[in-house]
Amino acid sequence: MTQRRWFVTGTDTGVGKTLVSSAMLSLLAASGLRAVGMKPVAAGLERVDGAWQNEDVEQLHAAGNVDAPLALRCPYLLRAPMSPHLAAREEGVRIELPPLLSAFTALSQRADAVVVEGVGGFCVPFGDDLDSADLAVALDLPVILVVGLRLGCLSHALLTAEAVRARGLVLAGWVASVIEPQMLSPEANLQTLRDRLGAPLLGVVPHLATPDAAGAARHLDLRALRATALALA
Ligand SMILES: Nc1ncnc2c1ncn2[C@@H]1O[C@H](COP(=O)(O)OP(=O)(O)OP(=O)(O)O)[C@@H](O)[C@H]1O
Ligand SMILES: C[C@H](N)[C@H](N)CCCCCC(=O)O
Ligand SMILES: [Mg+2]
Repeated sequence: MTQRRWFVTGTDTGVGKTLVSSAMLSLLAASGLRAVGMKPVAAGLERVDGAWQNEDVEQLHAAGNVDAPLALRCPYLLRAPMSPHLAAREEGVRIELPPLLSAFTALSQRADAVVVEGVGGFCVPFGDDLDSADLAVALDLPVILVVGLRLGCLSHALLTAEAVRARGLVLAGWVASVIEPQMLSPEANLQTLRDRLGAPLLGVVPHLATPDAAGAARHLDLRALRATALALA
């Protein structure tokens, strides 16, 4: 069976991981697959209609088509919008791998495709001896890198690719999201990344006036992911 499971990381926080993960989910769902998003660790709760919610968790849920319990889609839902190790410490919570892995396994059993959105950049700390990269390794998933196009993203993108590969993971593809439309020479920056990242470019999401999953999905082509999905099958 084809393994359609990916770990989506980014060059930083706020670069478009949720937008791209949601776009992927909407494409996967539109192709007839049962697609579900997972946000293993979310930091930042807001009160919406009297209930506490995390925006990423809600967006991923809306973009997929599997109605799994929240505890599987987001095993660690933390209040403060800060690094997870600090938000967890504030609440006396210890983030551990076993609950994350069992939630992923349970979600996988309910879906044909699982898109796991990381937190912030690739090496965000979860606790004294655990970080987001450890989770990607433990899940053993091909990684998709979202590059938020702005000055500074080249080094962040190349360092992330190096860190992914240093851990023995496959960089299955990357997506550029135009988060700063005033950036100088965007095309030359994109070409630099094309030349150096050594992984397929799955799409360039332009700066969208109303960023949403469907709008971003129009700029993605997931066909290049089939190679890794089949290789890992
Ligand atoms: N191409 C784009 N056009 C317009 N807005 C964008 C684009 N990409 C991202 N954004 C906006 O930038 C903000 C951050 O994007 P997003 O929430 O997807 O980032 P993230 O990497 O998931 O952040 P976090 O680390 O908090 O999970 C959002 O308001 C999103 O709508
Ligand atoms: C709150 C924010 N939106 C993310 N959920 C958490 C980002 C953590 C970044 C930590 C860091 O690298 O400094
Ligand atoms: Mg996000």
